[in-house]
Amino acid sequence: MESKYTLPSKSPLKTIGPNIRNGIIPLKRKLPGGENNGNAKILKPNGVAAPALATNKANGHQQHQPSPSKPSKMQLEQQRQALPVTGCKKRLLEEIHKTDTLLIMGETGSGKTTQIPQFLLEAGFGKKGMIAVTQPRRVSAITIAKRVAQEQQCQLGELVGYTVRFEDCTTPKTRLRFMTDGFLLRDSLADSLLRNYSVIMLDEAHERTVSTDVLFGVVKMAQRKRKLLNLDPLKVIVTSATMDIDHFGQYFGVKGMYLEGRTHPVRVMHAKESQSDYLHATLVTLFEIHRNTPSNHDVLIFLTGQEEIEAMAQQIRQIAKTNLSSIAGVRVFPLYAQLPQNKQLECFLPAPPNARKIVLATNIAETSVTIPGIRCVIDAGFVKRRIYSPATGLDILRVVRISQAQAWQRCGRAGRDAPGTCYRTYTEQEMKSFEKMPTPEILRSNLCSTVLQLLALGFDCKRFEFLDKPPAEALDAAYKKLESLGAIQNVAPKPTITVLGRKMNRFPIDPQYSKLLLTASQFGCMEEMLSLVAVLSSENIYVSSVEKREQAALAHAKFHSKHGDHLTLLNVFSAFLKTEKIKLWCHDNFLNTRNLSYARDVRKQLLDIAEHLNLPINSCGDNFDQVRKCLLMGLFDNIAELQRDNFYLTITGRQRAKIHPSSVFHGKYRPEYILFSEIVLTEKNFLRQVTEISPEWVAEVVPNFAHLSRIKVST
Ligand SMILES: Nc1ncnc2c1ncn2[C@@H]1O[C@H](COP(=O)(O)OP(=O)(O)OP(=O)(O)O)[C@@H](O)[C@H]1O
Repeated sequence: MESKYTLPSKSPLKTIGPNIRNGIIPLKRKLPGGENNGNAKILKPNGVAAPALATNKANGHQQHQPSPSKPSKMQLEQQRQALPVTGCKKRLLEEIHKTDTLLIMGETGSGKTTQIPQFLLEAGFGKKGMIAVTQPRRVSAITIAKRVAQEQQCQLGELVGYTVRFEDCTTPKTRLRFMTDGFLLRDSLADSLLRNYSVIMLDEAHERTVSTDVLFGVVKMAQRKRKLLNLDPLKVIVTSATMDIDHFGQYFGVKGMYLEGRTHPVRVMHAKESQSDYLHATLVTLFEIHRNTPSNHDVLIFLTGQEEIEAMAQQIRQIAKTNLSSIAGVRVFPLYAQLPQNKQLECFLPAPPNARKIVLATNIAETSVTIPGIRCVIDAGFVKRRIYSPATGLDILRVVRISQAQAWQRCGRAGRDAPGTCYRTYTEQEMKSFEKMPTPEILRSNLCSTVLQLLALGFDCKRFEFLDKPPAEALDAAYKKLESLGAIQNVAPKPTITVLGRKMNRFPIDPQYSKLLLTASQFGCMEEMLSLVAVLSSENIYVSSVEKREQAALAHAKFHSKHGDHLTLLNVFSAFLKTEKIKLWCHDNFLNTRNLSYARDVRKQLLDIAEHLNLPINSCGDNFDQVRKCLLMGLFDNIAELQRDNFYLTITGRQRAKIHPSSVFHGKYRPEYILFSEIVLTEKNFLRQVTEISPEWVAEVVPNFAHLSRIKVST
């Protein structure tokens, strides 16, 4: 049968932009043995092995298969030595000593994330403060910290640790701390000079998350101030395989460095013809791989979201069950943000012998992570992107084409521990039409948290030194929203943060939810609101079961509140907190133990902050109307009114939507007015987590909003 793939001829670096290598100091790899043989080259993804591979072959690494047991100290050391970055260690450290800011580009898998922090540690940079390494996502911060702790032969949390929101795995001994960019940003609120740190490495800079973009400005400012105050300098290292180095170079006023060399080659295959159904094309490709490659070549497939992933996982498992099928002997692992953390980490374990691991992931696995065993990547070329509309104040979720940079990042997930292949279910011609870089998040996000955090740091967002300035419309919308929450006073000559706003910033959650906590005691429902916000901050607490759908629905129905989803969540969580044998109880009730336990930990932390702020910790008992009224204090923009055609119309933004099928109201009762946690605008618009409210409450609780809104109040 003819393969529908053809080999491309493009180099990833050329696709990023013609000026990509302007002003870059190439760092040639020093091969073991001393002299630089000058052979190191950028891998061309046309199946030709990079010269660097020869070294790996010599070290026996090309043949390396992930061993099911833990790698030995010697194996780890050999792997470290074989990484291209290791050959540049001396030069790199010289540069770091010479300059305060360094931009480093290097191929995916060359060792930037795992090795550079260790070079710094070994060179003594951890003595005058911690070495911080930021990641755009929790899963990468955790898995990389684990790997580096293993390489350093230490317990995770001692010399090497990690901190992500609501989870701190560090001790006073920690010198190398991996963290999410969001955490470092919060940390800067406590100390804008970031004195706990001697070096900050902002990794995966191309991802351009809002937090990383804000951190660029924050670290620049901290560097300047530390210099003025004669404090120890703050070293800043920005790393990526696919960043726009000219743009970054201009912003930081430095030249970039390019680390040459790649560990293992990745062959890239494109679909010969355009595919009308990328899911079908992906499955067919998987079958081809399964038929034609050894079973220990694991496969990573990039899809767009939870539903798509679960549907395909189900499909593959079902096909695999039929003994006659050609796809027997596979283990399927989903990987997406809403999945509980322990489930996310399962795919990082080796597959059982003779079984092929198939990981179905969203873009969460696109950068930074190494999933051991992956030799093949199937890239469907799409991503689900959240886009904020300042005009409506709503987020829209859209499935869109990935950027070229993302395509190369995805490709880089193969060839981490052996040579690999990337199958693109789109044509080479189609790829040329993809945008070069994804639009930075800051240009398409709700900026409320950012504006508030920066104001707390003393910066007005409108004057802040951004790498790319966010749209004025989005900034205005954020200032307006924060003003309506009472977090800021937006008066000339510049906006100021209020006492309430400062308190809101103490909670590591969205301002509208911190407002709920700061006003709950006035409604006498602090205990309840702490629980509710904690559950809302954690991932899905319900377990859905395809085989036992009815049983699960019956179990969940026991907790239903006639008032809606928020109080139902509260019922579940309150029952959980009173339970002793939580595992058994969660199992019987189709609830997720891990996520509920996480919510319990979050609640503790929120309670700590609330006590610190001297907020009265009171309870409303059974008077749940107080909880519903209090919800209005933060979510007053999220009210919708029932229309004659059974759709709802949001009061702010005037969007038509239906109640999400997961709601307790779905298919049953339609209240006239509801308050929702979130509206998701896709092909179908859905309101998620809804609670019935009485229109009279709006005037009582948020009179300013009632005045502006069009809610009909019968008096
Ligand atoms: N958790 C892990 N398990 C096994 N091997 C790993 C792990 N993490 C890293 N490695 C090995 O170390 C190599 C370097 O990984 P590292 O994340 O440092 O590269 P990188 O240059 O930062 O890549 P990227 O730009 O894709 O983030 C990988 O190619 C892989 O061989």
